[in-house]
Amino acid sequence: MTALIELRDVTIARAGATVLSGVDLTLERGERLALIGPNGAGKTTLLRSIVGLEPAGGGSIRLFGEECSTERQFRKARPRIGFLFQDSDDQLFCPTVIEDVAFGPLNMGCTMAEARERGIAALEGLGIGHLAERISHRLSGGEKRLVCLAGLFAMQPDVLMLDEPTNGVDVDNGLRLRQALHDFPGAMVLVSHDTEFVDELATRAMVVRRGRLIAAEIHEHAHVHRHRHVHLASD
Ligand SMILES: Nc1ncnc2c1ncn2[C@@H]1O[C@H](COP(=O)(O)OP(=O)(O)OP(=O)(O)O)[C@@H](O)[C@H]1O
Repeated sequence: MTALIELRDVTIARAGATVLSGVDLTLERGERLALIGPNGAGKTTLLRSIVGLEPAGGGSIRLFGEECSTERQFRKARPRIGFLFQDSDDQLFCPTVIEDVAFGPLNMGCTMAEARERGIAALEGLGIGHLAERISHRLSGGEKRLVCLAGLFAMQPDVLMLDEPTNGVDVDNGLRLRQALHDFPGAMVLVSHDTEFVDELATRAMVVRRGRLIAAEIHEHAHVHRHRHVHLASD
């Protein structure tokens, strides 16, 4: 079956410096791939390159089976990929929450009524329906995070790419966020320093370290209670 995302021998530079090289990455249907690694390792940069926001210096990027190297090719694939930016303020740009979450569906050709309906359903699914008429830029950090995520759900993408989704989210909202991600039927690439969250959600993990992307293993241990850990292959 065709992979949703396939990178082969990709090199990525930022401000003239090579951040990552020799990147091979495949995301198949149903996978929830975690990218972990220290600050500044290049996780965000890699996500941005996958959707063409940061140009790859070499190698091949295929999205949904199509080779992507030009902006036109990436633009065709982007509506199928919901990208949660690390900074919510980069994502919210409409005056009100409902306008923000309806923007994606509207842009994809839904009528205003359909777009609002999808937006409301996404907000309610995350337990934040009450925020619909609020002014986006006056929300708290955690509320903004959830509104951004609702905007992605409203687009019903095939793939979610989430950069630190739990950042600033409190326990109760975090539980709803986790449940919503568990229930999401598509695939996802997940960047997070929240190890508990990664252990719970990811089906596979890779580590970005010293300019390379390497496979990690997720082990399941049976102690007094059952839980899973991400380990580097070399651990
Ligand atoms: N806009 C930019 N211009 C130039 N260099 C940048 C820019 N953004 C990030 N970088 C550099 O690219 C490298 C990778 O940064 P990136 O944000 O991808 O790391 P990260 O693994 O996501 O880190 P974190 O865990 O802190 O979010 C870092 O050295 C960073 O300083």
